[in-house]
Amino acid sequence: MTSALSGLRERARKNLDPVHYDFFAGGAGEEVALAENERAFHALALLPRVLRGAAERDLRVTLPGARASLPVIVSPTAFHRLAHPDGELATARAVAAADTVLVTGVASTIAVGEVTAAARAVRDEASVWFQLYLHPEQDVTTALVRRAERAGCSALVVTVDSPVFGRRERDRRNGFHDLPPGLAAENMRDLPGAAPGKPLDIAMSPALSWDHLRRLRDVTALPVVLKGVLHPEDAALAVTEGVDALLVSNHGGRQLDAAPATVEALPAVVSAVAGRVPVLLDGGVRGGSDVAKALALGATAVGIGRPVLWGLAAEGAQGVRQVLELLRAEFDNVLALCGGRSPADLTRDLVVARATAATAAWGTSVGPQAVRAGEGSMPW
Ligand SMILES: Cc1cc2nc3c(=O)[nH]c(=O)nc-3n(C[C@H](O)[C@H](O)[C@H](O)COP(=O)(O)O)c2cc1C
Ligand SMILES: O=C(O)C(=O)c1ccccc1
Repeated sequence: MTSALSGLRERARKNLDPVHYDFFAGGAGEEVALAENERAFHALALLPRVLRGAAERDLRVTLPGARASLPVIVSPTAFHRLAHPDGELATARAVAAADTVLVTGVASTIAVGEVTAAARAVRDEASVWFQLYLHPEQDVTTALVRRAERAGCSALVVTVDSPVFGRRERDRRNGFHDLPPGLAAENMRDLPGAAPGKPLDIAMSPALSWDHLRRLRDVTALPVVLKGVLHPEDAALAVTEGVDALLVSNHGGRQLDAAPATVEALPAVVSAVAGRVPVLLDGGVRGGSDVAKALALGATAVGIGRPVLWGLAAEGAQGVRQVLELLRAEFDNVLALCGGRSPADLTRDLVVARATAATAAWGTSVGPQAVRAGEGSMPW
């Protein structure tokens, strides 16, 4: 992580209640998956190309129901009003100003209609996607979808890595179970089965199946992005089921702690999808070279979770904007240094495994091995 981003994180830590900092920062179990996401990016290197005459760069990418001015979008994270009084309104304004996609969701502390209105006040064409969990009761899912449609969201992000909630040791130790008075999951109000004035609990269910996803697709024409896919067989099934994009994610290490780093799971998913739908990734993206590595391995764009929360807690909308502009500048720099002019120039052969201490100690085989690794099977 560059010092600019770690500076924002430190300012966030100072501003936040330590219990809320832990909620944002923490992961499940021993926080192995959380750490692995970042480590795995560092374990990869980029092999730059030279003299390719790429004078001008264009960072734009096209996504389902959205265009983004850079291949970095904002993944859904819960409860932004714990980070800043303006909450998701501040996030929406900053993301719209940066001209990329905000994924807002069921765990927002501002209702989705207000979030999209805040984004549109900054940019008419601002893209906002809505994240939800499939509810075992179809009428609850349908009501959430209608709410997102009415608000003008242009895609649904269905999170499928949460049949149950991950075991977060920090939250357990801190006794963090409920939002403070005055804050609520605003999108869960007035749903079928909710008591007047009281939001419904966000449901997670291990009973969900592809049938539930089919039922969702029966009630909406919005594109569907499936979030939390790691197994290549699930990726293939999802494409067969007609999803419009996949988001390779381990929920920022907050669900299955034994899950692989997302950038390590990405190549097999990309291969199973075989270009039929865009593949996105989130988890551990902290700088422009992480973005470039994920794109070179076949992602169309990446999402960021915690960096946005650090920016928001440090200085509201301005801080979120800083994070996005930092990533834009870093990614543009890395793309140029790799001889690329657009995200499509970041091809698979540019990514190699860094030599491990062991192979480095064995000496000469390191160079050629690293180059060969880019051509065929996965280097790790
Ligand atoms: C505090 C926090 C809350 C989150 N809430 C949600 C959520 O409500 N829905 C969801 O699909 N993912 C949620 N996520 C996961 C993010 O969408 C994303 O997958 C993850 O944060 C990416 O990893 P990163 O934080 O390393 O960038 C949350 C993550 C964090 C850190
Ligand atoms: O904390 C999370 O990771 C998360 O996904 C979530 C979902 C619903 C409510 C609160 C948090």
